[in-house]
Amino acid sequence: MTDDSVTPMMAQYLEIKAQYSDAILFYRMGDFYEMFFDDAVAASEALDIALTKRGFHLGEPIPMCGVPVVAAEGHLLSLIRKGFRVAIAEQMEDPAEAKKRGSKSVVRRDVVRLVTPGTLTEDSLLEARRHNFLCAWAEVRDEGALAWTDISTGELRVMPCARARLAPELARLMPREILVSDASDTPVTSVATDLGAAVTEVARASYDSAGAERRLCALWQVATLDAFGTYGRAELSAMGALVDYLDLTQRGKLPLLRPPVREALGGAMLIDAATRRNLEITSALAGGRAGSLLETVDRTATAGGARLLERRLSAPSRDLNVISGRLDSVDCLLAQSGLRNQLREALRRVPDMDRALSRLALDRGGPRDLAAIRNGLSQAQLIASLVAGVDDGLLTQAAKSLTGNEDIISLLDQSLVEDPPLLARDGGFISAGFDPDLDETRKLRDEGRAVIAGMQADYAAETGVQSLKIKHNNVLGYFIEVTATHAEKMMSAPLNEKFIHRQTTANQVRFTTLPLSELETRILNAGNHALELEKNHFNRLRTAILSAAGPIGFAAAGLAELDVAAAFADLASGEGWTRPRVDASHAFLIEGGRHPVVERALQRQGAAAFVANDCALTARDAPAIWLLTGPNMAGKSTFLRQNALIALLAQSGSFVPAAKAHIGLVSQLFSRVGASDDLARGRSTFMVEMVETAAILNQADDRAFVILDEIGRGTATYDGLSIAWATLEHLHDANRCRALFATHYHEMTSLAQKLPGVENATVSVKEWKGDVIFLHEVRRGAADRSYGVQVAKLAGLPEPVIERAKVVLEALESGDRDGGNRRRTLVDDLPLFRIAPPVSPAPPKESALEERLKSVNPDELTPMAALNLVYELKKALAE
Ligand SMILES: Nc1ncnc2c1ncn2[C@@H]1O[C@H](COP(=O)(O)OP(=O)(O)OP(=O)(O)O)[C@@H](O)[C@H]1O
Repeated sequence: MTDDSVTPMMAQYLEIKAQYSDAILFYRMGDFYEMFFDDAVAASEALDIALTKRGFHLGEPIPMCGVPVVAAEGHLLSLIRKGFRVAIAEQMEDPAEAKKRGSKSVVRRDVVRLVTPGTLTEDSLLEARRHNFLCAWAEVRDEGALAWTDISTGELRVMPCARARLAPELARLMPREILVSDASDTPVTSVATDLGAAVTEVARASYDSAGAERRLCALWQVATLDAFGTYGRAELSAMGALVDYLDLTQRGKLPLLRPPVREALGGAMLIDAATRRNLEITSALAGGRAGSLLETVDRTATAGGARLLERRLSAPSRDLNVISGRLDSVDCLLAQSGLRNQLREALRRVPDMDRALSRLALDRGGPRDLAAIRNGLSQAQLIASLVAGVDDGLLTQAAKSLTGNEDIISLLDQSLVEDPPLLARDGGFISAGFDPDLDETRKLRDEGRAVIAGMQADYAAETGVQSLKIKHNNVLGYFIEVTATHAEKMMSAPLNEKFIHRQTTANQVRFTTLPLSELETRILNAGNHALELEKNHFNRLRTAILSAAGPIGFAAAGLAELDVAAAFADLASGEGWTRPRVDASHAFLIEGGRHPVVERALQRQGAAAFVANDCALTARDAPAIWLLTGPNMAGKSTFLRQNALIALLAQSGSFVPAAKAHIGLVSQLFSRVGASDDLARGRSTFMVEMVETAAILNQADDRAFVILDEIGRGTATYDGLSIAWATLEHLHDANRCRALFATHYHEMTSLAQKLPGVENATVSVKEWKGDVIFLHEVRRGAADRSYGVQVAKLAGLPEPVIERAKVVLEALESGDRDGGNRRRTLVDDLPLFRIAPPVSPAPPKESALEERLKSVNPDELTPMAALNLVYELKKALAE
């Protein structure tokens, strides 16, 4: 049957859908969220669920699919991960209400939330140990600003950010979603693709800075924003766009945003996206946390601590006071191992208060979030008393924020049961004794249940049906059930006067009685009333918590601070790390430095111990560059990276994997590896290498620390060498920074004589019976050769290829020595492309004939024996 008319429900669906055309609409129908039309096609494919049809629209069947409400979160996550946005339309009234308006009327529905990658709050949709940032970038008259928030914790930050700085800042924050104005040409698409972030265009009006100021004042209920600092037009515009977007996606229920914190320009070490990727700071090149620096050093005990650690490593400080303050607190907890262990033990029981608070603010919280606040705050009190006597500025300051919430703790202590259920609608979370009314109602409800048990026994005795049961379901409510065998007895006199038949199923017959229905009404009323009372308590407790949101937020921040300090101290103690000296000099002196991630990997594999190495870029207030040559696989890249990571850890406030470290403040960190592919962005290998090198040469100042690994290797030898050569000269003469430069162009080692700030260093190996043995020791001086062929042999290249390579290498090297003549001869001689080159053939094994001949002495042969020998040899030859 086809029907061209639009049903009232479909009309409602289409009306809502028209407002959310860029999202998949989850349309609530009873216990399901249904999707229709293109949404259904896309979602069924993305979620791998059945696509069905329901009714007709304009003569065509309507594609449909659905997910049960109870399982919706998992499906939501899958859709968000696959880049969709989801609008959730709920039923806003009871179907019975709608019926009152007429039999054809449709239940009122409305979108209660637009779920996007940057606006998640559910624990199941978030990674506990990672932030989930939503960013907005604004530009007003050439002045740029970036604002970002994590609505799951309420943090809001803003900073001036020129166009050129946008990509590196986004790489630091790794946001899930970036807002841009639909009227601007913000250059974020390529960096967003790299970071896996969604880019959302919002209307230009959201960015209006005057409107933004009004919105922000209303949000924090202040007359002017002056109390939070003075903000430029672009900063206001970016923050305003964030708030406007939250208003849109949360449908008016704004999350609990804390007042903004301005991040000072220049407060953090500048690290661009390529360097972050390359040093695998917070995620490994293979993707994910495993194998990253963050994973290796993370010993935090709480989710809040883990998120703070990620922020620290993503933005090491450039402020000497901040750095030494953080190192002091690590030192303090390192020295007091007893206190540290107690502290870490106590921290392990701290729940994620930030996220609980945020869910409560958005009215998406449950009784467990109340319990999280209660447990978190009481743990905070205990921790405050633990660190009370500690003599350290940062720790004392953090401890101060942990107390002062006694009222809310005692309220929650009295009102909440120990282990409450997830959902408020399940009830049973308010303690007995807290509210006499509630206790009374519960008693009524529970007694009713006891009366039912008694009633069942009475009816069984009265009817003589021992298996008679009183049961409950949502359709019939309470009913008496007997098996079909007793049906006749129950339905004939005298029992049928009392037992009223309700339903017959395949095997059972169901009845009710007048007293049972009366009791049911009483139980039901009491149960509903108890739930109602509990819900009211929930709302009161929620309001009480939200009005203390400021101090609770401070306590959570204090706990995170203590957690990171204790975690760094634990790491230093467990791994034997030392306190770095960080000062205003230009020194870079590392003794016995190690690469934390490689060292851990070697330990896990049970391989030989990591070889510690020194690095001394000694020149003062002048460029200091080590040109590192050495065989493949010797450990050059590892050495380069370990020094960059030591600087990064030191300025993050951590001890470092070295026997001793003296680091003059590093302002910028750059790391590049020659010729890494970037096919996703459609750039050739060499192009990427050059773009990245250009960024360093144009930006590095004299406080930068640069590591360059085989720059120039992505092109022809002489072009590569020339580029590497000129790059090193530029770093030395123009950038005048500290740098480690690894290369296989041994020709460059002569630069050490020409440039005063350049020194040669090499990673030593031993040669033994034609093979190389890696010692992984870095020492001054230049390498004599690359041992590439030997390494290729270790890698299992076929023997003829290795042999041929040796010949070619020898020819090339001696060719270089006599002005290229040999090289030309080699090219003329060709057989570079012959498959099986007749190269230094192995001496053939002696044949049987040869052996036989060797064994005879002609002088001792008789003529007859000689003749016999000739016959013998002829025969052997024939065989
Ligand atoms: N200091 C060290 N102690 C022990 N093992 C090390 C050390 N440095 C490196 N290694 C080991 O050697 C391997 C190769 O190191 P790395 O990649 O740094 O060499 P490389 O000289 O840069 O090689 P290539 O020139 O081929 O890129 C590492 O994966 C690691 O297992």
